[in-house]
Amino acid sequence: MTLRYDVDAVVLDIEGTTSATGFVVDVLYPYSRSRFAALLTERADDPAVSRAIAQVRELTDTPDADAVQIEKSLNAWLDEDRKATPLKTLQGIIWSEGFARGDLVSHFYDDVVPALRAWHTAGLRLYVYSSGSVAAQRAWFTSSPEGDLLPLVSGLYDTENAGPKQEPESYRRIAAATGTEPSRLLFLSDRPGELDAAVAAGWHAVGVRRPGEPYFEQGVGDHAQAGAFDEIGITSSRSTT
Ligand SMILES: CSCCC(=O)C(=O)COP(=O)(O)O
Ligand SMILES: [Mg+2]
Repeated sequence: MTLRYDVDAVVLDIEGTTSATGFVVDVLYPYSRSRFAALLTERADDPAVSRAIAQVRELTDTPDADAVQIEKSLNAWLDEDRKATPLKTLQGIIWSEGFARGDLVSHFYDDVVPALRAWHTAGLRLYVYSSGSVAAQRAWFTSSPEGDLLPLVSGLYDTENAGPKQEPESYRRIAAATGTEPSRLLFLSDRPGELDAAVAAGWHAVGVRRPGEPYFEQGVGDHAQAGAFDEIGITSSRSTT
């Protein structure tokens, strides 16, 4: 069955929705884990690194934590897949450099890129809202197996510039930043708490349930659901293209 929406913009979650959690956990996480120590010791004066270090100290209530202790906290968050903002900032720095060097190529499920191209061609604006940092998102879309997909995307949002993904206020912030009425926005995500927050902000939302993903068994509650993007038909009756 195809779900049908008439909206102006689609906002995409990455992990579990456009892309496999397994790829993130098995490829990207080890890549960052093995590089935290060097980043924390050799580049602690970089403004983004030093801000993330301060945020780790605050979140762990350890104002004097040294690089070894900070690294331990980062690795513990990695082990539990906790989407802590400073972890995501530091991963974003490491990954974007890895993508730029050609060490990494991102992953998209087979149904995703054709759908993104079709929606873009139909005049829809596409945005990303992920716990992964904006730097990581940019690299992810730039270095895809199908080449540079970044031109398809009109804006990138993360927990720094929009706020936590399970809070309706974050979705209100994104709607305002994109200049789009909430009722003209469609959010695609694998996590029920994120879908709840988007709907509470007046958005449409579809739960993407892919076999093998962490939330597949649990389901997406009462939200509309799709197993792949080709089950979602989107038009934009207000589009001028
Ligand atoms: C390019 S972001 C890499 C994935 C990641 O680290 C992450 O936290 C994604 O979380 P999401 O909110 O997209 O489920
Ligand atoms: Mg997700």
